[in-house]
Amino acid sequence: MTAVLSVSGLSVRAGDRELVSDVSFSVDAGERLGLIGESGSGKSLTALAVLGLLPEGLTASGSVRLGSTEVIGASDRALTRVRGSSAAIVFQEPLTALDPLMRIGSQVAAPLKRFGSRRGRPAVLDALAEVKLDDPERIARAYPHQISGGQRQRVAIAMALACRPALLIADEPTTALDVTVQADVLTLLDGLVRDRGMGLLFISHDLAVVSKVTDRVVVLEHGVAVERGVLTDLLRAPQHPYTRSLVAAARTLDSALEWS
Ligand SMILES: Nc1ncnc2c1ncn2[C@@H]1O[C@H](COP(=O)(O)OP(=O)(O)OP(=O)(O)O)[C@@H](O)[C@H]1O
Repeated sequence: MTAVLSVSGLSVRAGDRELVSDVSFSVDAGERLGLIGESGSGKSLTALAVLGLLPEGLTASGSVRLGSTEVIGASDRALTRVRGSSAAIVFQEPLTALDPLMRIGSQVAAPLKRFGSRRGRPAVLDALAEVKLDDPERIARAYPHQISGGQRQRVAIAMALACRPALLIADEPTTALDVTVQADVLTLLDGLVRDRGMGLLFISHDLAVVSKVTDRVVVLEHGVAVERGVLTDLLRAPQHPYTRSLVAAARTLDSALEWS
């Protein structure tokens, strides 16, 4: 199996502060890996480092390979080539991916065109239908503020998929949505990843959410990967105290919900 993403000894620093320390993991084609940890544990910085998108003032060391490209130290030109086709990202807040002043249809058309589709409007409608948006015609004509949060996240997913990425990175993609919409978006992601044989790096602070879409997880605490393994093993017998506290918290919530 070929790895679509291979991260080895990744560290991220802000001056002499180490925010991510010596993290390693890989994702094969068709595989789903969860990156879990509480707020501030370094999940988003890891995702940004994978795409060569760290903000000014932060530096990465170690190795990040997207397909056959080494991301750390790569030129902007090389990074532009791999972003989109080797890996695409969906963020927590879909509005970050959308221009408020442009109709949805034109926004979805842009990446489709950049990645070679010559089919114009029918391709846009197909892309919107593929993320199970009802009435793609209406959505294509709408501006971002005229559709719901769940619909916007589906549009952001359609845009990420337009480039046919080998790896999809989903950074807390359902955290901003309410619970029923969350479940629908997770089901959608699950199906799309399976149908396309993509790799998925799914980032969340929520073990219950991660357990719905991934098979393996890496647990991050203060920028350090403290535990990793098959999700079912980790839920049954967490080894690290931090993982134990995550599992216990998820179980408490679960039983409270069942009880109510
Ligand atoms: N641009 C920056 N400069 C300095 N420190 C930063 C910067 N961005 C993030 N950090 C710090 O790095 C650490 C990891 O941040 P990161 O955003 O990766 O956490 P996270 O696990 O994704 O959290 P959340 O779930 O809240 O998004 C935090 O302590 C954060 O304050």
